[in-house]
Amino acid sequence: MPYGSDSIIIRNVSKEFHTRTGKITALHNINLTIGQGEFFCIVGPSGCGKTTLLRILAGLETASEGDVIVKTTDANRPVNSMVFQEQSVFPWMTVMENVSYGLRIRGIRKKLREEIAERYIRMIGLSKFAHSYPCQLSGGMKQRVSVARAFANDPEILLMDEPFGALDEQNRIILQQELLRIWELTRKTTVFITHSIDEALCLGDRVMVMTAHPGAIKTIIDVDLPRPRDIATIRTSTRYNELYQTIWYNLRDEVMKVKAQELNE
Ligand SMILES: Nc1ncnc2c1ncn2[C@@H]1O[C@H](COP(=O)(O)OP(=O)(O)OP(=O)(O)O)[C@@H](O)[C@H]1O
Repeated sequence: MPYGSDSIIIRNVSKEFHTRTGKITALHNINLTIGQGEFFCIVGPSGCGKTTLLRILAGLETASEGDVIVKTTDANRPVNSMVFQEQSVFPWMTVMENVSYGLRIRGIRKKLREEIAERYIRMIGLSKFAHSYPCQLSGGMKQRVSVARAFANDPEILLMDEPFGALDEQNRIILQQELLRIWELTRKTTVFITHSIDEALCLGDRVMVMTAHPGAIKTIIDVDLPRPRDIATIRTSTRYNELYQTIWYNLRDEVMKVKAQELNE
């Protein structure tokens, strides 16, 4: 794999939530190292703790046990940027203002932040809409703005929680290809949650399959498909189909466990 030293180290991480109805173990003893510049995908049945793990990486949630280290290379850069499934753009800001928001917060002067934002707006194909407001954009275009903003922030790591989950198929493919292109240029360490095995294979260097509740690591699969990847052609390769089956067999067992649990409740 082309990535270098470690970027994220997750050691013995467990997470329990205490609710009125009792204790929920969301994560159980996660041990994982993600390399600098790696594109790391996470799949798992619903409720297995994917979002909880991402929120711990983002510092939005604390682990009940264990620790997480995100290595930093520059004290002036934000540690992480997160892209959610729901579009999280500010409706009162233009595309340019949205994309450059993080840079403004960091005190970067206007000319430079507009130059940086312009570059990412061009990469996502929205130059004509740089001065439009989100209400003038489609759902897919708004999600593009979220992706551009995350990259423009130039964080140490990018955290993406099903960013294309709400999009129609055409928009999803276009955005996956755009994400791949930007990521190829920046090689930013990325942790990406998805429900789609196909998406994980098209994008990832490795795919982690999580067990059903409580979430633990079931297996981690190396995606040895060549880069740069073209989403349309990668799916036709024999290796893609082999990897797809391996991931699906691992995932299917876990999904069946969730179904069995639901029937017993
Ligand atoms: N703030 C919270 N308080 C109590 N329980 C929580 C909280 N957040 C998550 N959980 C529980 O922790 C478990 C893991 O939730 P999480 O959202 O991380 O799963 P997920 O794999 O991301 O699910 P999905 O694929 O459906 O988005 C679930 O049982 C969920 O109900």
